[in-house]
Amino acid sequence: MTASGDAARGPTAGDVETSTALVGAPNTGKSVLFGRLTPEYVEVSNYPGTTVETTAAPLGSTRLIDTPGVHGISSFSEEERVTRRIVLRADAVVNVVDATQLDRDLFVTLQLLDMGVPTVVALNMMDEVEAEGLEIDADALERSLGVPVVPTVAVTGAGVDELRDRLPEASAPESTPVASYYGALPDGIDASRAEKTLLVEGDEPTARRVGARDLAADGGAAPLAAVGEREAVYRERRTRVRSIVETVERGSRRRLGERLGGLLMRPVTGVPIALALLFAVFYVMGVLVAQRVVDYAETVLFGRYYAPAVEAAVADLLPASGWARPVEFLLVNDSLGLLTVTVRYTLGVLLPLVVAFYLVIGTLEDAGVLPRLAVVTDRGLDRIGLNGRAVVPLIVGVGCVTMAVVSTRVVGSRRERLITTALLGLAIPCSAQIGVVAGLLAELGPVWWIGYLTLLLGVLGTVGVVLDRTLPGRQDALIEQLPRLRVPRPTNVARKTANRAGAFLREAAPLFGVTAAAVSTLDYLGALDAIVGALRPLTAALGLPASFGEVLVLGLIRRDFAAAGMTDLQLTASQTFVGLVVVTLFVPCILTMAMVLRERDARSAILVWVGSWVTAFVVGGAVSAALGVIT
Ligand SMILES: Nc1nc2c(ncn2[C@@H]2O[C@H](COP(=O)(O)OP(=O)(O)OP(=O)(O)O)[C@@H](O)[C@H]2O)c(=O)[nH]1
Ligand SMILES: [Mg+2]
Repeated sequence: MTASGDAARGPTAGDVETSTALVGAPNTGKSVLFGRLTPEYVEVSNYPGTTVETTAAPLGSTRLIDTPGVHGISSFSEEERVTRRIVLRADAVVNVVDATQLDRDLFVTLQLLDMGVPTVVALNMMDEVEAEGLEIDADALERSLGVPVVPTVAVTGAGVDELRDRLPEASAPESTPVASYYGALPDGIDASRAEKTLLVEGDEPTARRVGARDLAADGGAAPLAAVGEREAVYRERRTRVRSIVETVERGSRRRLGERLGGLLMRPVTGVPIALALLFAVFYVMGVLVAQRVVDYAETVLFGRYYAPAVEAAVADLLPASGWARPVEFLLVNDSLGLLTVTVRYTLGVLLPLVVAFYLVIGTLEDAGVLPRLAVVTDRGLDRIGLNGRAVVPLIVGVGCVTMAVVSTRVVGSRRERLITTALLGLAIPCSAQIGVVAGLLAELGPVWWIGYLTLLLGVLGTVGVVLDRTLPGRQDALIEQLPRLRVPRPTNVARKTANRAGAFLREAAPLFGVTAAAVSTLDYLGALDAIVGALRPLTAALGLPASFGEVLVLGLIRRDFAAAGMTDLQLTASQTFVGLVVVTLFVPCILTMAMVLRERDARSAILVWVGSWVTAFVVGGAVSAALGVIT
C-alpha cells in the first residue's frame, strides 16, 4: 500500500503523456506486475485488498498506474470508484487475470471490452494453472476476445517482456453485444462508448455526469436517469464468459493445499495452530531478538561504544558555560538526549524489533495464512458487528495502525468502517509496539504473554460488542474469497520488510527527535515535573511510579515510544505488565489520528482519542487491582 494519493490524477491540461492502468480482481498479481514493469515497489501481500490507493510510475512513454482490485467497473465500493475513474481516463488497460479463476475474472475483461477500452490481457499465475492440473489455450483466448493475451508468471517475470512489447497493440473489438442496449439511451446524448456501457448498467455517477453535460448543452433538458438494464447486461456477459471458458480451458482441477487450508479454518485445529503461531511470534521477538539483538545493541554497541564517544565529543566541542548548557542538556541528557537515548531507542530498541516483526508478519502474509485464521474467528467478528472483510484492516493494523485506517476502505458499510477504525485505535497494538512489548514480556515468561493477548482479545471483543449495540444500522454480509496458500517468497518478504522498515525510520525517527527535544526542553525548564505531577493521580491509581508519567507523555505522540521508554523503568513484573497494558491501549499515534480525521471525521477521531484514555486507564486499573499492584 502506498500513500501517493495524488499520483493518479491523470494527464492535466497541456500534459500529453498517456496513461496505462493495471486493472483486475483483487489478489491477481497487479502489484507484482507493476513492480516488474516499473522501477517502483508497491506492497504485495497474499490477500485481497492490499492496494487501496493508486500508484503511478513511468513505463516507456506512458505512465503505468497500479489500481485497487475490483470485480467490476462500477461504483458499489470505494475501490470500484477509484478504479472506474482511472479506467475512464486511461489510454489503455492491462487487464490482469488470474488464469486459475477465468470464470470469475473474465467478467471484468468483457466489461472493459464492452466499454471499448483498449486492452491487453495479462494471463497471470500460469504456474499455478499447471500445478492445479489445468490447461489453458492462450491463443484460443486471444481469438475469442479479439485482443492480445499474454501468459505471465508475475513472480518469476516470465512473459513480462512480451507483455511490455505488446502494450502498443492494446485494442478493443469494434462492437460487442452490449451495443444492442444503447438504443434504450436518449437520442443524441453526449457520451463515450465507455460511458454508454456504464449508463446501461445503471451507474449513477456516470448518469449524473453525462446528465449534467447534457443539461449544459441543451440548456434545460431533464437530468438523465440511469437506464437500469444491469441485470440483463450482467447475465449476458456471464453467459459469454462461460462459453469462452469452455473453449479455452481443459483438464480437471486439483486443489493443492486445500487440506492444509481446511485445517487452518476448522476451530479444533485452527485455534491450536493460531496459538502456536502466536507463540512463535513471541519467541522470535521476545527471546531471539529482544534478549539477544536488542540486549547486545543496548549494552555493547550503544552503552559501551556509542554513548561514551558521543558524550565525550559533545563535551569537547561545546564550551563549558553559558548558552552551551541547555544545548548540551538537549543533546546528551540521560532521559531523552537527542544524540544518546533517542538514538538508542530508535536504532537499538525499536528498529531491530520492528524489522523482526515485519519479517514474521510478511512471511505469514505471503503464505496466505492470516485470512484463513480469520475465518476461525468469523463467528466472533460477526458478534462484534463486522464481516470477514474487516479482517484485512485488522491484520494490516498489527503491522501499522496508520496504514490500516486507510485499508478500512475495503470494509463495506460506513458503520463497519467506524467500528473497525475504533477497534484499530483502541485495541490493536502496532508492530513497533508489539516488538517492545514482546521483548519486555519475554523477560517475565510466556504466561505473561498469554495473559497479555487474552486481555487484548477481551478488550477487542468488548469494544466491538459495545459499538455494535450502540451504533445504528446493520452489518452487511460479504464473504471475501480466500487467497491460495503458497510457500512464502523470501525476496518479497525481504523487500517488503526493507520497505516497511525504511518507512518506519523516515516516519518515526524525525518524530521521535522532535518529541525528545520538546520533552527535554520541558524537563530543562522544570515543566515536565509539573506535567508528571499532574498525571500523578493516574499513575498512582495504577500503582506505578511517577516516572511512568514521562512514558505517558511520550505515548501521546506514539505508543511505541512509550513502550521503548518503559525499557528503562525499574518495575516489578506485575507493574511492567500493568504499564504495558496501559501503553498498548493508550491513544493511537498522532499520524493515525491524522489519518482517522482524513478518512473518517472529527467525531470519530474524538471517539477514538478520548475512548483510548478511558479504556487504557479503566482496564489498566482493573488489571492493577487484580494483580495486587495497588496496595
Ligand atoms: N504463484 C504465483 N503467485 C503470484 C503470481 N503473481 C502474483 N502472485 C502472488 O499473488 C499475491 C497477490 O499479488 P499482488 O500483486 O499483491 O496482487 P494485487 O492484484 O495487487 O492485489 P490487490 O492489491 O489486493 O488488488 C502475492 O502473494 C503474489 O506473490 C504468479 O504469477 N504466480
Ligand atoms: Mg495490489
